[in-house]
Amino acid sequence: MLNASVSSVSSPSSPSSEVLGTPPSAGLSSYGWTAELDELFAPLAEAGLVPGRLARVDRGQADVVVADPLTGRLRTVRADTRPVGSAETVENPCTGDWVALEPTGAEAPVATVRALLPRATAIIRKGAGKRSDGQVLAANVDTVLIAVSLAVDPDLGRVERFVALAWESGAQPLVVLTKGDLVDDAEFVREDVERVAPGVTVLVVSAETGEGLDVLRACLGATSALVGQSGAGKSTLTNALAGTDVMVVQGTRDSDEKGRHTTTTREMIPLPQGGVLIDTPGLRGVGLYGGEGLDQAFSEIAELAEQCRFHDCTHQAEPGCAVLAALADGTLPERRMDSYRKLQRENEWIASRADARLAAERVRAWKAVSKSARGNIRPWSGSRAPRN
Ligand SMILES: Nc1nc2c(ncn2[C@@H]2O[C@H](COP(=O)(O)OP(=O)(O)OP(=O)(O)O)[C@@H](O)[C@H]2O)c(=O)[nH]1
Ligand SMILES: [Zn+2]
Repeated sequence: MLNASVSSVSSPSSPSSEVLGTPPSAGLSSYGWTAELDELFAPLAEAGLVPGRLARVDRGQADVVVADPLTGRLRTVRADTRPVGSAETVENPCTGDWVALEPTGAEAPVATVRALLPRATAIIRKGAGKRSDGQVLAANVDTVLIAVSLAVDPDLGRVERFVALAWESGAQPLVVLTKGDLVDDAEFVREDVERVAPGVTVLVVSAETGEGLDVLRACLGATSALVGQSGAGKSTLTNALAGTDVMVVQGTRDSDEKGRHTTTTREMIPLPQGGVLIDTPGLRGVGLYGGEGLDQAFSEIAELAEQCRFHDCTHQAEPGCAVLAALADGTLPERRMDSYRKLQRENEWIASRADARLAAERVRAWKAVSKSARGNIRPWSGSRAPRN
């Protein structure tokens, strides 16, 4: 549950962006808007559409952060997302998506999302049940923060799963061990976790004492997303990073780590140092939705496999298998290999799903909208600042 007021997002950007005549998108740079996006958006801007970022989506409606055309100051508007809805669940609008918005005017009192920009990254997990649909947790994320509570012994298999999910998104994973104030041996646990997350920074923090928060802040990309189990301390950490109580935190029974589902919708929170943080609801489990992230999450196994005698070695019983040799001499722990195989098996049945196909579809749809924007969408006649 959130208590953040979505109707007033204060801009963390510098006052210089509030000069008259600033391009309408300029104020969005603190939300991660880039020169590349500006270029991509140009034809739509010409057609009178304005760029915005989805802060929250629910049932056909979204809160969209837009920059005021005159001052560049950010504000949140409510918009209809139905025109960009899709039969493919992963293609549906989601928190973090950049959109082209038809602003409200005399004829249309509610803003309308006309197009979704192609995503740079997306955190996708396998949907619930037997269906192979994916569920998008957040889009255009640079850093995936995996919150793991130190209140109980970390489940390394679960950490590996989240790390694979994060790599798969295209963003940089970072493991955040929360509630550091509750344990004395945080450093030992940190080293254990580090061993199962090659190439990933593992930090110990405490929202209670403030430990580790400065280091964490320094590691954040323009857009960060927090994922993790319910009760891992995501909302508390969000509040600590935001420097204000933007999320409601409810008491949890730490003994069994079940917590309660306190976060029911995702929300994008602007951070004081610039950039945004997306809090996602607590996940009981995450099914992977793709394969490439796995080899990054288990990079040492992928490296060993390159030294196997046969290129197509399955690491079962082949002679000259470097993976089996590492298992035999103990340099590769059995637990780690079992974990890798388990996740690999899980991924296999979704193998035919093509990320590339979906991404290409989105780019195609985007081009179609851009094209029609050039011809059909009449410029918005509202009080738009002249573009320079
Ligand atoms: N001692 C201590 N407790 C913490 C810390 N961070 C969070 N907690 C407690 O852990 C419990 C769960 O925290 P939340 O922030 O609600 O966890 P969450 O991950 O957002 O949970 P969901 O919203 O269900 O996903 C609360 O009772 C917090 O007070 C910390 O740094 N130290
Ligand atoms: Zn092998």
